[in-house]
Amino acid sequence: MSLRYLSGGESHGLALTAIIEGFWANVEINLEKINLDLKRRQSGYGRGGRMRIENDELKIISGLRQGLTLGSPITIQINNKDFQNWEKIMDPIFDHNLKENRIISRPRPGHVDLVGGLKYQHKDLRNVLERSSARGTAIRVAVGSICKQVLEEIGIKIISYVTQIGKKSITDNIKEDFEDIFNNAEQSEVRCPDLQTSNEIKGEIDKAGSKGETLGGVFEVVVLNSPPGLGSYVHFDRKLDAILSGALMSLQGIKGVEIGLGFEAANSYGSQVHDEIFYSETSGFYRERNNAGGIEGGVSNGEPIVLRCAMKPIPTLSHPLRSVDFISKEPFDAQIERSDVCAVPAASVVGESIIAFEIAKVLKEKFGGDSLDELKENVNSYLNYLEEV
Ligand SMILES: Cc1cc2nc3c(=O)[nH]c(=O)nc-3n(C[C@H](O)[C@H](O)[C@H](O)COP(=O)(O)O)c2cc1C
Ligand SMILES: C=C(O[C@@H]1CC(C(=O)O)=C[C@@H](OP(=O)(O)O)[C@H]1O)C(=O)O
Repeated sequence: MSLRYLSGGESHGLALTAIIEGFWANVEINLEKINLDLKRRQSGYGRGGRMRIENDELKIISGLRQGLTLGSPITIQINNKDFQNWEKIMDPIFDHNLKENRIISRPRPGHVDLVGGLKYQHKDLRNVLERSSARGTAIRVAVGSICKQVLEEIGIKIISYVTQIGKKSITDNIKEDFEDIFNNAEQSEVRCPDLQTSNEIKGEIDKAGSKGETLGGVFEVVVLNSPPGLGSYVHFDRKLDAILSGALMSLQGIKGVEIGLGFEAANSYGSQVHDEIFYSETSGFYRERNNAGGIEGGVSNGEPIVLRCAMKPIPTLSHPLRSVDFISKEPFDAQIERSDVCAVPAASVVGESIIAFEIAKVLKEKFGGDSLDELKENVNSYLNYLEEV
């Protein structure tokens, strides 16, 4: 059986939920680590007023007993604290005919308001905004964080870091710094995205915010110690590069994903791009560089998997762009909503969690197993085979 999950929940509704199915039994789940990831997603400079209301904590409803997974569906929930301010507006059953429940009808360019209203035949664009909101990324982080705990059992680690906010690069050697920090520091030290935000960058975000502007940026996700052989070249929908980049593109605001050298490969000679193959008794087959970003032909090759994401600027502007009223068709400025100015650090934490789920999924496809011990046995026997090749 494959690993899968479904999620539900509106931004200002009662809660976000997910059910994870096909997860291994007997994995010890550390709730504190999950809540730390949820906190990381909420932090990062440039977040708006909503983050001062929420204090995300995971509630586990099924699939665990006394700290261990049972192999049964894992049902999880994160309550929206803000729901108490929206209880009537978001009432699933009754229309309370409130004055403040005015219809949202001025679609924001860059958000899905307009096309969502057309597609689902909604008149009130709140019915689009509620589910399209990146609030839903909180539950994706919880799913990824659970997956990270099984990955760590077999030595796979996933890190993420911001490399650019707007036009400003963060540092040239941030990846090495983060690998180093990740390997040596306590989890809580590495995991605060604010570590990545210098005063110069904070100044850029403040400057944008004070002009009614928003900022995007770039972040990277790296999978360390992935075994070779995840994904496959035999069918298009099993290719690891397609699976991982597609999953990252599903994150709100992501407009480009590169793997390894990415777009730079297009303007270089082949000899500058492809990673030569070496062999030694101690290391087996190895490479001296990793321009491929750990994936060749849709299969992981054992090098770190390096993914880079470009996030567009947040679409809700306090100096709004021109739009058209959905009902009257009159020209108007777009809707102004409470909003983040920059959410790239938060997105990098979500990206890391998205990749954790996808790696756990392809791991299950290759190695199967109903319990953690069975998974470990299967992974070890494959690694032993590789040593003997
Ligand atoms: C963590 C995170 C927080 C976001 N916060 C906001 C926000 O406060 N306001 C907003 O308009 N868009 C926000 N966005 C972006 C929108 O959700 C996104 O741009 C929109 O759904 C359309 O993006 P798409 O074209 O990539 O689907 C956020 C995105 C992420 C990942
Ligand atoms: C709630 C979160 O992000 C939200 C994502 C978002 C959007 O349009 O995507 C809009 C804002 O929501 P609100 O209108 O309630 O302030 C953000 O705060 C979150 O990340 O937990």
